[in-house]
Amino acid sequence: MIAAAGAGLRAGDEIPKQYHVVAGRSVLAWSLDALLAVPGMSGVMLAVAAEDTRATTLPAAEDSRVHFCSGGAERAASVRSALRALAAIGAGDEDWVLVHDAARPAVAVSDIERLVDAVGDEPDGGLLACPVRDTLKRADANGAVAETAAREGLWQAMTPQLFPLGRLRDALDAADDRVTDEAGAMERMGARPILVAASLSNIKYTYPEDAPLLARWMISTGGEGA
Ligand SMILES: Nc1ccn([C@@H]2O[C@H](COP(=O)(O)OP(=O)(O)OP(=O)(O)O)[C@@H](O)[C@H]2O)c(=O)n1
Ligand SMILES: C[C@](O)(CO)[C@H](O)COP(=O)(O)O
Repeated sequence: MIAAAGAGLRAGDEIPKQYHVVAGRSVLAWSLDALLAVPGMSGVMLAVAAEDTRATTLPAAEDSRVHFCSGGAERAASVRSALRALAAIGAGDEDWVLVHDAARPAVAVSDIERLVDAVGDEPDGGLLACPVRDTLKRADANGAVAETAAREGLWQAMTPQLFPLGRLRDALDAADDRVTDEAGAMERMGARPILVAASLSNIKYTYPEDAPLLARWMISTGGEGA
């Protein structure tokens, strides 16, 4: 499923960032095509805002594997809504669900395939992520360095994140809407999702300055990430 119901406030513009055009196509079109290109992908549920009139005009919306549902006020609520919509069209608790941000259009299909291979049948699931590579500083209230934080073992969580549908639904139902990713909800249930290293190109479009970076990735790789 793809979480595409956000307002994109930090990226600016009155059009939500998933519809900003990067390297000739909308951010959501790139993300959707990446998921549809994963071998064995049986369907993609797009969680979009109730007032969204653009999603159904995407070229890939013609693909019979693409479905739509209404998202919620927070990302977690949008994912929960998509899981219920998947169940309503026949997905079972044992089926595996990849949860992806619309805002990560440069994900490499090969990274998603490595995630699927690494998780295998492990019910705790896994996620794409990137090891922290810079020295970390904790700031004090004045914006000065309070301390250098240990970075050993720290990773930046990305998407897709892969879990069995039933376990993920139960974990999200037990978590509140402030949980920022699926792995976080699973961790609260005692799961230990596998971290699978992904290309840095899988950045999230969050701020305006991310758009030209993403455009370079898309142009240099033809939308295939790194
Ligand atoms: N209620 C929400 C909020 C976010 N998302 C999706 O979750 C992904 C990651 O969230 P984020 O980058 O925080 O997106 P926005 O909430 O749109 O951004 P902002 O916080 O700047 O408004 C995006 O693809 C976004 O569309 C969603 O489906 N439903
Ligand atoms: C899920 C996520 O992409 C992992 O990095 C991210 O947490 C979503 O964005 P948010 O700004 O934290 O809601």
